[in-house]
Amino acid sequence: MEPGPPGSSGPAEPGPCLSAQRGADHAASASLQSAARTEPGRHSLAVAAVLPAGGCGERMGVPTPKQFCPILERPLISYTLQALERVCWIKDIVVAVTGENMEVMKSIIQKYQHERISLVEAGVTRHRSIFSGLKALAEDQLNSKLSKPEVVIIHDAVRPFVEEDVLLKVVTAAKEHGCTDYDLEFGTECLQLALKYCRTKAKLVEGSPDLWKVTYKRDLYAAESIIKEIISQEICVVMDSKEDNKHVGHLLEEVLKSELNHVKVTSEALCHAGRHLQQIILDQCYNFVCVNVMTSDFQETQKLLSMLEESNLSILYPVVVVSVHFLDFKLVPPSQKIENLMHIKEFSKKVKERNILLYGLLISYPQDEQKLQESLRQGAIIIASLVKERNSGLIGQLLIA
Ligand SMILES: Nc1ccn([C@@H]2O[C@H](COP(=O)(O)OP(=O)(O)OP(=O)(O)O)[C@@H](O)[C@H]2O)c(=O)n1
Ligand SMILES: O=P(O)(O)OC[C@@H](O)[C@@H](O)[C@@H](O)CO
Repeated sequence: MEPGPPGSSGPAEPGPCLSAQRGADHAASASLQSAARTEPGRHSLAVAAVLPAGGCGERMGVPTPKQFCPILERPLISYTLQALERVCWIKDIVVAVTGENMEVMKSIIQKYQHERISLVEAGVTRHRSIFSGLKALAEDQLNSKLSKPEVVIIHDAVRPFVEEDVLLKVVTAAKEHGCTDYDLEFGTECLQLALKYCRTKAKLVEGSPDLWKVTYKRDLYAAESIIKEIISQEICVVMDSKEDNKHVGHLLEEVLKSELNHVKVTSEALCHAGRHLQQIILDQCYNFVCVNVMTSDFQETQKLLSMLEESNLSILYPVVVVSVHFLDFKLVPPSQKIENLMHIKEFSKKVKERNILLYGLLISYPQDEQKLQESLRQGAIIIASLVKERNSGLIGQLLIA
């Protein structure tokens, strides 16, 4: 946390906001927003953030600077930007990147539709990069779109899991508190510099375990696992309104519920212009199972894919769609249907371009109730692993339960 430049003006409130949110974090963020709403004695405050992102990530040991390393095919820095962007009371986000990475950064901002971002040239050390960001916020340029803040949050571009509550605590403390000897004794080098050169007092605020920094290669794997877990919390079973489909769809829903204890499993019909389904997509469910009974065509799955493509849900995270086909292998030998099902390869290639991972799953649909339960269980296990792993190498494959 650093002091903002003098002469700040213009209201920006840490607190309630109604802007649309993207990402899997909307529920947590909504509760934080309501906490902020009820917080007593809150002041209007102009807040900006500076993200130092000019390092080369030597300890990571790969040629790409770690802030640009992909996690689920999206650069790490985009997750950090998303985390700050969803905090609507942060008015401007200034990112310091090296000249050679300026174009890469611009294309990331464009591709992932980041907003309120300004770029400045990084310096040779982290502190110089931060200084460069602060200067941009302090400058009085006629055509500058940046407004002068009272408080500036300094946040490493390689700490992707920062939450709104800790930012609110830090900003509030920066506004309200001075510094104690204790804070300085146990503070970081940033605090000491702030006191030494700006005579600005600092206050330490307890962070959360999520604030860790991606430093080594193993941290990238950890970050990927955390992100996968966040987006695998809900699966929606989609079926059409035919009685047989609904019956089998609900059976699958029940088995998924019992196999996946911590996952919310919902079901929705694909008919009636799919109003409820639209809502589920808007609420950022990233996993769908499309139920087809005794058919090997993809009409229903294609309807679902079109809805997903129109929604832009997959801009930030890969969306998993499993096209499930229940076939009675005794009545209909799989070979008869397989030719049609092979089209899944083409569909999956096409939708992969939109970050949708499409898989096929054949579930045996025997007359015997007990055998059906067993194949449903097998199917649920496969679905669970597809959702959990999000393996793009397996798209377009027909798996058999
Ligand atoms: N000249 C620099 C050096 C670092 N940073 C940024 O400061 C943050 C924290 O620094 P650190 O983890 O040390 O990053 P690197 O310097 O890239 O890593 P390493 O020390 O392993 O080279 C990172 O977001 C990094 O991009 C920066 O903006 N400008
Ligand atoms: O180089 P290290 O990984 O030890 O730590 C870097 C941190 O000190 C730095 O990123 C700031 O957060 C601290 O003010």
